[in-house]
Amino acid sequence: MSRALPTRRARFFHGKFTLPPQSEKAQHGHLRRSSAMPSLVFDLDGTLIDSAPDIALALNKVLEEEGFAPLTLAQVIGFIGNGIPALIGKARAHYAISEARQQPMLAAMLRYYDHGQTRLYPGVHEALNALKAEGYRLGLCTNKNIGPTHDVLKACGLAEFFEVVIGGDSLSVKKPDPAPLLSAFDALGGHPLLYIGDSEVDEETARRAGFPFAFFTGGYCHLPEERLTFAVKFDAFDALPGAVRRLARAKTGETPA
Ligand SMILES: O=C(O)COP(=O)(O)O
Ligand SMILES: [Mg+2]
Repeated sequence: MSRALPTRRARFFHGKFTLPPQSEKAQHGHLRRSSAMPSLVFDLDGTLIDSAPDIALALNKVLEEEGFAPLTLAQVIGFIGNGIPALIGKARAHYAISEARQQPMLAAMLRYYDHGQTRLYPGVHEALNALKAEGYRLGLCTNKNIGPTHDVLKACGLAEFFEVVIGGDSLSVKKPDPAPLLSAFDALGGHPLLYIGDSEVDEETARRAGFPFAFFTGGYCHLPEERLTFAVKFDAFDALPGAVRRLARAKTGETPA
């Protein structure tokens, strides 16, 4: 499936950084372009941050209050990907907890969820720095609720990288519906180049939105990689900037400066 690239529109979010002037980019050996720069959108949980320990901590507090035994980290990882309400739904299904408990459990989960044990995957900060310095426009599209998303981005020192942040409750639909990703790229402007994520949810979202997918293998995917379609696969963030540059050149016919 292909989709016409959205034209640059008035941005909904004003970036905190400006792109370097064209001459400066050329001078520093980055992409030489006369048109808008390529844009990249990232997933959050399991892609930029290893957040499962904190998600497990909060969920197990909720379960304890409901009178149920804690789940293992691996079980919780199995429930991550479709957002916090879905995580609660999967935990309820596991213990056959009544649907009537969904809202109280969700409210408690959002109260308990914190980021004390959450860590960036190695090389994330450096990779985002490199891409930003080269003028790529960066956005984020996660199924995590927007409130905790902003909190964790700040706590991990990532907030300033992203011009656009779409959370699981920013729109009326979540990934794998393509709308959140389409809206992230649309708000970013530039030429959509890649959606970078860790799971089958992200892969389906990119496919349905018509954008190439970069698969980070170190996160919380629940399918074997043979079942996924991707333009790029990487297992460590130090490999990402190079892969992005190669794809940008291949797509735009750019030559390195
Ligand atoms: O909240 C989740 O379940 C997953 O969040 P993600 O979209 O950032 O991977
Ligand atoms: Mg993810």
